[in-house]
Amino acid sequence: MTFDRDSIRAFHFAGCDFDAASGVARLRYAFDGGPELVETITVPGAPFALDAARAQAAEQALRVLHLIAGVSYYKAAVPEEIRIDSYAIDADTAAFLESLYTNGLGEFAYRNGLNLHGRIRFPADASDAPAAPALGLRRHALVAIGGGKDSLVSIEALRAIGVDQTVTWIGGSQLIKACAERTGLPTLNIGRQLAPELFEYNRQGAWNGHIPVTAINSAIMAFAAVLLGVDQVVFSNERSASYGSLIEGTGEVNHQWSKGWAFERDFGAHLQKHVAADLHYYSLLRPLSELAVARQFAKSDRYDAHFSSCNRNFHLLGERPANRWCGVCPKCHFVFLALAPFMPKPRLVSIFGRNLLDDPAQIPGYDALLEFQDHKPFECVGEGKESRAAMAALSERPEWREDAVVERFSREIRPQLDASELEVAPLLKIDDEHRIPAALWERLRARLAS
Ligand SMILES: CC(=O)N[C@H]1[C@@H](OP(=O)(O)OP(=O)(O)OC[C@H]2O[C@@H](n3ccc(=O)[nH]c3=O)[C@H](O)[C@@H]2O)O[C@H](CO)[C@@H](O)[C@@H]1O[C@H](C)C(=O)N[C@@H](C)C(=O)N[C@@H](CCC(=O)O)C(=O)O
Ligand SMILES: Nc1ncnc2c1ncn2[C@@H]1O[C@H](COP(=O)(O)OP(=O)(O)OP(=O)(O)O)[C@@H](O)[C@H]1O
Repeated sequence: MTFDRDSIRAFHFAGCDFDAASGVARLRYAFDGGPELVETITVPGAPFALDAARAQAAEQALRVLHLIAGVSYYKAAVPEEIRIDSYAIDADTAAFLESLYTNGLGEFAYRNGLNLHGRIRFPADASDAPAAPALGLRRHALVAIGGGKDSLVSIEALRAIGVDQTVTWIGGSQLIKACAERTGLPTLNIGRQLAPELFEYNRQGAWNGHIPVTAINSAIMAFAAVLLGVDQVVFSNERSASYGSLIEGTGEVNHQWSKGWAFERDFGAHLQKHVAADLHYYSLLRPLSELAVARQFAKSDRYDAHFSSCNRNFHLLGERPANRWCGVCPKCHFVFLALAPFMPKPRLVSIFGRNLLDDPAQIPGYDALLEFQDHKPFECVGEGKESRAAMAALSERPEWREDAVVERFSREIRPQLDASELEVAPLLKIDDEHRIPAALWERLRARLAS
């Protein structure tokens, strides 16, 4: 079938089903009357024996996943109409999805010159759903691991306060597997196969661009939590993720919107209302800035030879960097800079295999992070004020201040900045806006503040 994005009128949520005997969920979508696009999710641990209440909650969680994962396919044509063929949703669910699709596709829309505001409408044909009951879920955390520093900080914090956890990841990344194994904790690897037709549609000119992948991973893990009967889904999205890039003439566009607080708050509440009252979705790092997370990570060298925050490791198709850090992307730039104030220099250079701050070719990349004559890159990097404070701290350290990027910062950029805004300490403050269960928070707070 040829794919002509401009002639497509409607996107269909065709249906979803789950086979408890094999652990395979199928999420089905279609454009107009075209062939079905089927994404599959495979949860290990089958067969699943679910009582009536848990089976009902699993069906609800599956629908939430179906509705959220549809964003990968919807974006290919962005048609005017959205149809849900095999079940109905209420107004509350429709509003949640409209916000997720509009904001989560913000970077996609900006880069493609599309205006999605007011365009994405989910049909709300059901009356308000009654509140979901508590299922008596067992106290246990499924903790998402992404191979980078953030989730490893969460895993070690939960370990330190004695919370039972299963380190969980989606997809076939060998790098994530190695980090998960390095934790020495129980692991769970959930399979995910996108509908193969999507890649063919991309070749034929489908709209393409960034999607809110953390929302999809969150929904997959919430579904798995219900199947496994556990009460916590833990992510590691820091406070800084709530702030996007400020684009002149456009306003704020947040690459990592689904890592931000607005998504966490709305998704967590949605699960408790529509799936199970005792299912807790939270980000353990929400009270922390990127610099505070980096400071925590630097305390142990357990993962130095295994982790990477460089997204080039995680392509479904194509090449990966040879030594885990490409060294030229915004995430490599930022993570090197964020760790530098908290780690001995030889350790950091050995992790990356080079000193990114002593390479003049990296100056434009660092200018973007500093929001100097450029906007913050579309990547999961800290706020401009964090990069400026980290660079200012390094400019005062004998071991760093003569390195090319740092020296140029001291000479050209620092004199234009307000010195009172270059302190690292205020950026390490712990916030109170989070969804961490109260029973854990006091112990966690003490650990994260130390
Ligand atoms: C690895 C990566 O950064 N990929 C982004 C890249 O995609 P690319 O085409 O270069 O390669 P693939 O990832 O192999 O994807 C192939 C196509 O499939 C589409 N797709 C993929 C996953 C999915 O869930 N739905 C999909 O539709 C994708 O659009 C490709 O056409 O560029 C894309 C366009 O900008 C990005 O969308 C790809 O990002 C991935 C979805 C991804 O997993 N990225 C994470 C590494 C990532 O960015 N994580 C952020 C969290 C941001 C958030 O939650 O919004 C972070 O922590 O940095
Ligand atoms: N493949 C995956 N499966 C499950 N969770 C994932 C996956 N990739 C990322 N995540 C989770 O999504 C959230 C955002 O990812 P992010 O890349 O910011 O975290 P990270 O990999 O732990 O750290 P870093 O910011 O250093 O890359 C984290 O909670 C991470 O654990």
